[in-house]
Amino acid sequence: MLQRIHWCQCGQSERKAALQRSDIVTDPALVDRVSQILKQVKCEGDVALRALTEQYDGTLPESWQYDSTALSEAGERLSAPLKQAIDTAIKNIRAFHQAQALPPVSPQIAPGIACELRTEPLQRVGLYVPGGSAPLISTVLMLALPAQIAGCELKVMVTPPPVNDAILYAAARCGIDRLYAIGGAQAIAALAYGTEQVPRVDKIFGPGNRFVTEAKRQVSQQGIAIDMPAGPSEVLVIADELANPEFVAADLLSQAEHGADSQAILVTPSTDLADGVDRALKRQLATLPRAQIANAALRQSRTIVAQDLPEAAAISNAYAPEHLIVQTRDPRALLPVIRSAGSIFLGPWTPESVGDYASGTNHVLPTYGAARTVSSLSLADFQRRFTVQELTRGGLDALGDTVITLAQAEGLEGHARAVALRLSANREGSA
Ligand SMILES: NC(=O)c1ccc[n+]([C@@H]2O[C@H](COP(=O)([O-])OP(=O)(O)OC[C@H]3O[C@@H](n4cnc5c(N)ncnc54)[C@H](O)[C@@H]3O)[C@@H](O)[C@H]2O)c1
Ligand SMILES: N[C@H](CO)Cc1c[nH]c[nH+]1
Ligand SMILES: [Zn+2]
Repeated sequence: MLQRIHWCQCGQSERKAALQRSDIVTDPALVDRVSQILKQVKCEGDVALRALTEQYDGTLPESWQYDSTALSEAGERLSAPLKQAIDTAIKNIRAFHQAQALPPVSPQIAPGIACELRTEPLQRVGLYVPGGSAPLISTVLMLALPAQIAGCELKVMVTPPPVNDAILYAAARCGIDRLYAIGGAQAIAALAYGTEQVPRVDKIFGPGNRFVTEAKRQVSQQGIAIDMPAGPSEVLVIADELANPEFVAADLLSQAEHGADSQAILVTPSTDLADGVDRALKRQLATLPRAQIANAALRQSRTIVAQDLPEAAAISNAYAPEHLIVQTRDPRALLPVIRSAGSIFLGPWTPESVGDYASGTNHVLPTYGAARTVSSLSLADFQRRFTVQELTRGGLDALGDTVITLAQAEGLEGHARAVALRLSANREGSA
């Protein structure tokens, strides 16, 4: 079912190929198309938004803008169980993100020297919620809740039309100020440059397909802040012979069903487990509504047979998956050697789906191997940190000579003088 690779039999180039995923930056047609869309929106504003929406998403609805009053009305049309599920997810995600608020940092450095690290919310944030192949209600929560907890003044959400009531309800519950029914690269352009109707924002957040992710990459080179490259979903499962093949197959399929460009990788030292997972995949695919999409994703997925679990961990580190699931005898034992993964799910009772929806962690995660250096979305992404300091006369008197010595060692006499003249004034004053 999954293409199988035996790691120990592979040369350097085969190993590299086994861990390859599609890369947006290496597709010149994508780069060109997105660049044209950005230019079109920059020059023509809302006229371009209407034309591009018609081209890619169908007609732009008459009411493509929702203010907070329009958002709050959507709840009346939603079923009670769905509202309840959204509310439970909100409670857990809010709890995890509220706990990330840092206490003020103001250590006593030395007598008369006060240094502080302060944070303040970003003011205007743009939040992209994917909607091309499935309306990602959960992404509304993952973006809007940390923005709300941080205290961002203006929270603008965009998502492709048609926008369903659950998205609107979730947006209202998380304090979204305005929502626009636009998607793709054109929505990113609207947030980056502003149009007659859509306000320009300071930073753009959110996952999306290759068009969205490439648009974020391009606007980030034009001075607009973005969160991270959060493209097509990826999962890597490390499993040993004790893992339940049905669970492993279900976890692989849960990410494969996101899109034909998703990737699901199994790394295992057990060929018996790999055989069992293949059989389970076949069985489960037969009844999966999105089997066609999942099948396409599985065609660019694989099983890698490793010698042992340390080698499996090393393979995972080299791939740097968005999601890593560990289903082994002692999953926590592997944690210290995991170097790069966006989010880690330990044990048989932690399907990746719980993190996607409701356990509390954020599902906006780095893809394309960016997990090597980029973190999962958190409260800090919606804040700006800055330092404050104040020295007393005595504090400067004590530190001044150190600064003068260092400044002169760098050949920066101006810096040294800014201190020296105060020391003289201070010492003359006290003489
Ligand atoms: N990494 C993460 O944190 C994370 C989280 C959630 C979802 N995702 C991923 O987000 C993606 C969502 O993708 P999606 O397609 O469902 O929704 P999307 O909203 O990202 O993209 C849909 C938009 O793409 C544009 N588009 C489609 N075809 C186009 C074309 N040929 N030319 C120009 N523009 C075009 C359209 O304007 C459409 O509105 C999935 O791959 C999913 O795996 C990732
Ligand atoms: N797995 C996705 C992140 O790659 C997030 C998601 C939303 N809904 C379902 N799944
Ligand atoms: Zn998912």
